[in-house]
Amino acid sequence: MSAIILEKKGQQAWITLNRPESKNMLNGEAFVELADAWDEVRADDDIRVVVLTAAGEEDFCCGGDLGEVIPLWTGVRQPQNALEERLLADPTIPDRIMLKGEPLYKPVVAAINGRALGGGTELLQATDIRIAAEHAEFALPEPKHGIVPGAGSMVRLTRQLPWAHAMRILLGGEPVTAAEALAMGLVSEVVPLAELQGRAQYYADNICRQAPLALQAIKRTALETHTMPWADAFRFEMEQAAAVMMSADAREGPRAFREKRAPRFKGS
Ligand SMILES: C/C=C/C(=O)SCCNC(=O)CCNC(=O)[C@H](O)C(C)(C)COP(=O)(O)OP(=O)(O)OC[C@H]1O[C@@H](n2cnc3c(N)ncnc32)[C@H](O)[C@@H]1OP(=O)(O)O
Repeated sequence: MSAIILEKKGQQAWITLNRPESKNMLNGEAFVELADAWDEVRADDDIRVVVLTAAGEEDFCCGGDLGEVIPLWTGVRQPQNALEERLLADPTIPDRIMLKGEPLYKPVVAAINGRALGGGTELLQATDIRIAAEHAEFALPEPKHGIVPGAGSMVRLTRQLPWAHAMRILLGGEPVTAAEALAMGLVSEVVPLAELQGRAQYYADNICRQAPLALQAIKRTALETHTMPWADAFRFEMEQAAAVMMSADAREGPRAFREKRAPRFKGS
């Protein structure tokens, strides 16, 4: 069975971490398959939104596999199969699974069904709307294992959270609860586990009703202007706005409003 499942449902792609018996830890197979899954949804023009979730009811992702992947990178372990060989041979894979190398401007909804530790908490920082089950926990325990959360968190977390919250997670090592994560702004919403998939579906459906070029321009502008000087940032924003204004969807939206009907956005 695959470590990662990619299902396309109309305009939605659902990516599921699928090693629940191993706490959805990222082994070599999961790294390679997840990198490929992100590339596939980026390239597929029919896909407007991605939902990232995990199998089982206990763990979203307990991080990189400390018995397999980390020893591979520290040279303690030799690759055992073709996917591990590919992981070692291709240094872009760790960046690609965290959407660091090439960003994904399509909106990503995370449905966090349990513990998100190490790489699990790193992964969710690459997503946009984050819904957590009530029992979810979040931590970056890497320094306890002699390593750093270098899959994005040392850069992303202080940009996404106020300093003291980010540093509690980066330097604390201990898990924060879903309620604490909500109060910090690490997640968007906390729901009972039974409502998690439905809530993710709600957000994905809502995104699909909106103009895709507009949403991608919004996400791209938010991501890329984050550290720009104001003048450059506003210039970038205006370029994005102008490009969207030239689209057929920007004509369809006001026309549908006038005609009191749902817009039919084509992404062009
Ligand atoms: C690039 C990315 C880097 C990273 O992500 S670094 C890794 C970050 N993740 C962690 O540090 C999590 C480490 N694991 C734990 O803290 C605990 O485990 C849990 C809180 C997840 C679960 O605790 P409990 O319910 O008491 O179970 P248990 O007996 O500790 O674990 C069951 C089995 O799962 C293995 N395991 C758990 N996490 C990992 C991991 N990340 N890599 C490799 N194995 C892991 C354990 O060793 C053990 O195995 P056995 O039953 O054979 O002793």
